[in-house]
Amino acid sequence: MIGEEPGIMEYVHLRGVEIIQQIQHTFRHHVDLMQFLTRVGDPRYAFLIYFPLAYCFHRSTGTRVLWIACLSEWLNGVLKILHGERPYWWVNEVRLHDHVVNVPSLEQYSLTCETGPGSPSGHAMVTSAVLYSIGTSFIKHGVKHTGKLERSLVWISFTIVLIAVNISRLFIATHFPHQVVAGSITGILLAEVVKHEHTNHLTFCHYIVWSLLLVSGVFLTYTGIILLGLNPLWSLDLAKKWCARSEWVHPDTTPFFAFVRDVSSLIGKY
Ligand SMILES: O=P(O)(O)OC[C@H]1O[C@@H](O)[C@H](O)[C@@H](O)[C@@H]1O
Repeated sequence: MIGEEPGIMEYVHLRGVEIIQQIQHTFRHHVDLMQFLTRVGDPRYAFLIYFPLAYCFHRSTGTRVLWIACLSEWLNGVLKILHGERPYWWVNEVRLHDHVVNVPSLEQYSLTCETGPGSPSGHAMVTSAVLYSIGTSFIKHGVKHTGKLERSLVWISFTIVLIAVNISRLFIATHFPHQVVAGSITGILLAEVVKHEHTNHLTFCHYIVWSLLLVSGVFLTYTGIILLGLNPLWSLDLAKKWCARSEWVHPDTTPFFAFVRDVSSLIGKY
């Protein structure tokens, strides 16, 4: 993969690694905080925590959070299956195969060794989509007369959390900067598209049809990759090869595992 990349991507990756190294140096005394922030943005918590919480407070917001979490992670998985290096393995691969010696070394942590491809960032995408959706909902239904101050507070909080999650992903060297930016923007765009409250009027049939569509999309992508003669699990091999500790490689971080969880949550919700 590395050898086939155009020069521009190598340049982007090299500049990205320098930024990551700087972030690792700046926050070197805050490893626990960084790992906590990366957990805050983990898409699995959109299903385990944010959806049920939002559902308790406001049914239609909760339902929309579930749909947005599911659609954004599905889109993220399909977008990323084919490509996307991760810094923690890229620095080693580029040294080994391209003999580039001036690549900075990166620290690894217990949450670094994600096994799926890196582009775009799923944490950034699901966090931005879910929080944007909760934010717009709060402005609409949260308090009786939402003024300028409340709206500003909502969007300032949204921005702070999103930036913090993105920095934590860079700090643990699991994403390049352009991947978290791409994920954040795509998440917001998706939340804008699913902003209207159509999800409240969906019937059991809709849930089944959508779940089948999502599963078919994954199946077609997976089959397409194999037909193209590529290995759909190429990133898992790289994760196993370059992760500093084998116990840090968790197969439940693959896009395929996430698809199963997302679609089952959707059907289970009904
Ligand atoms: O692209 P990212 O941010 O590394 O996220 C990939 C995966 O990271 C895993 O940790 C999550 O459990 C998955 O739900 C997610 O899809």
